[in-house]
Amino acid sequence: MSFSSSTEAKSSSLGGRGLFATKQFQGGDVVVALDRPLVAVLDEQRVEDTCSWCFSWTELPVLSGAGVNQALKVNWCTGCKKVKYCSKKCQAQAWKAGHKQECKGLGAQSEHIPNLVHAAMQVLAGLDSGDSVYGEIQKMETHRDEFETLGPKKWDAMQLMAHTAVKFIGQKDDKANLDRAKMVICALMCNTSRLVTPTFDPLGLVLDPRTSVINHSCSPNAVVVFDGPKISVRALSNVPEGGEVYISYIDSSAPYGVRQAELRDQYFFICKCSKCKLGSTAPQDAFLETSPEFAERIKVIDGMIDQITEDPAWPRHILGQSTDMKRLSALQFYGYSYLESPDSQATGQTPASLRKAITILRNTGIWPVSRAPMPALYQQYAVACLGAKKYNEALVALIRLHILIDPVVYPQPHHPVRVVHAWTLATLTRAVSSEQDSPFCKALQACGVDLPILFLALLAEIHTQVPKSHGESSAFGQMVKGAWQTIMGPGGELAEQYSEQGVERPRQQQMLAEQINEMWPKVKAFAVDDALAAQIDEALAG
Ligand SMILES: C[S@@+](CC[C@H](N)C(=O)[O-])C[C@H]1O[C@@H](n2cnc3c(N)ncnc32)[C@H](O)[C@@H]1O
Repeated sequence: MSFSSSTEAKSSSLGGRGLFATKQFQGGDVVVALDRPLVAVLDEQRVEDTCSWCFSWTELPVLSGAGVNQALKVNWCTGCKKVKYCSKKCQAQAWKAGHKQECKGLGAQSEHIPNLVHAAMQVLAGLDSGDSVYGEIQKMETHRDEFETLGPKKWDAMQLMAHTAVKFIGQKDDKANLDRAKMVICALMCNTSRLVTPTFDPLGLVLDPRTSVINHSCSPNAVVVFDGPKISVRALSNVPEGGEVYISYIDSSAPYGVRQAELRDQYFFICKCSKCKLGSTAPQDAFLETSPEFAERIKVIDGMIDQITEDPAWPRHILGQSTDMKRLSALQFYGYSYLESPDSQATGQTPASLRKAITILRNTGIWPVSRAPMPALYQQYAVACLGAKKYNEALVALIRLHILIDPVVYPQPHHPVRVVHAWTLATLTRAVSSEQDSPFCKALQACGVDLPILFLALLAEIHTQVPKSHGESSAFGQMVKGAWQTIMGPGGELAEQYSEQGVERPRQQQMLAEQINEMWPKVKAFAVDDALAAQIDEALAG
């Protein structure tokens, strides 16, 4: 089966089907491009402020932006009052594509319909329409037998969802329809992915056979990027002609045991990718050399170990049976318990609690900043700080993320997540640098971190990478281009600033490059040096 002119879906050595390249792709090339996924539903939190057809989001998340159009108004579908659209055009397209089949059923419900049920309604309506792309969904892995063996509680809940979808879409609840709906629910459970903005803010869930056919690897060679309703799968590294395309279904920076458990529990397979073949000896699972104080430092966890080992998620964290390894396992579990995940016992997402988790792991003296769960803790800490308007703290965390973590977790400089993190850092750097005389800016300056130059360095980096990460014509690409022209373009802010200092245009670019080259080593030193960070912490506390 050919899904595009340069790929084909065929049998994979991993079992089932996979997507294969029929020509060679280089890092940054578009492997698959879709104008819109076949099935897409918004999260309950996004229904009121997002167009259900083009996914234009009208709320501005902190420091994000691409795909957000605050000037836009979204209005309820007058029929069901369950979905909103930003224009008559979007409404008409949605109606034609399938909303006409679901509108009555959605409208009859007083509450928000769970995403999976709503998505199943769209698939069932699509299957009835006879459109051959929907037919492809019936070829997907469903793991129905495995779902049935998960126990009556889980399977009963899935059967109930199937039954509800059949009822809400107005089909007869006979055995044939119910069986088909159960297949659809199973397919959705192990094939949907998150619908996100170009800057990875969550919006809902999607299913499309043309992307769901892609198998998983913990060292993926491709990544999925959204641009409003458009989806592209972009190569991260070289994919040879005939080679299989892999994306990562999970956080592939997680330790071996956590990755294996997630893939087994959610997707029913044992991952045998190149990284998993190394087991827990892979570099990302390693700790730093122990120091003489190490044994004392990791005793902090002792009081909590008994409580932790009662948790069903404990086995995936076990790193070894010696006392020290048991303590490290418990610390890993403890760090994870601070992250948002369905099976974590989230103990809070405030900047203070996340910071505490980071500090405890860091104080072991052997926990690399790029070893899980540190990267996720840093990301969530930065997000929590931004939400709490603690911009200076967020800036320090994002500098560490940019310098120490992202190059390890996302090795390709054009990895879209890495580029988006850089964009967030750049935007924040510019905002914070507007208060040059604040004690925080002065403390950073004393460490050699010149915020206006840092901003320009990041903007230059993002501008170079965006054609490969998101594409120049995408909303994110256009936003970056706009910023670049306003600041770096002829007659832009920078040119004006240099002209005021008497520096002529030919020398301006060279001068900027020199300033950037001089600054980077200082920013790197700042990011690695805990003493400098402590100095900043003091300034922040003051
Ligand atoms: C989104 S689908 C991918 C397409 C699937 N192979 C098919 O034929 O429909 C996810 C399912 O594919 C299989 N799969 C994906 N990646 C795999 C891997 N690395 N090793 C083994 N099975 C994998 C698992 O059965 C998983 O539940």
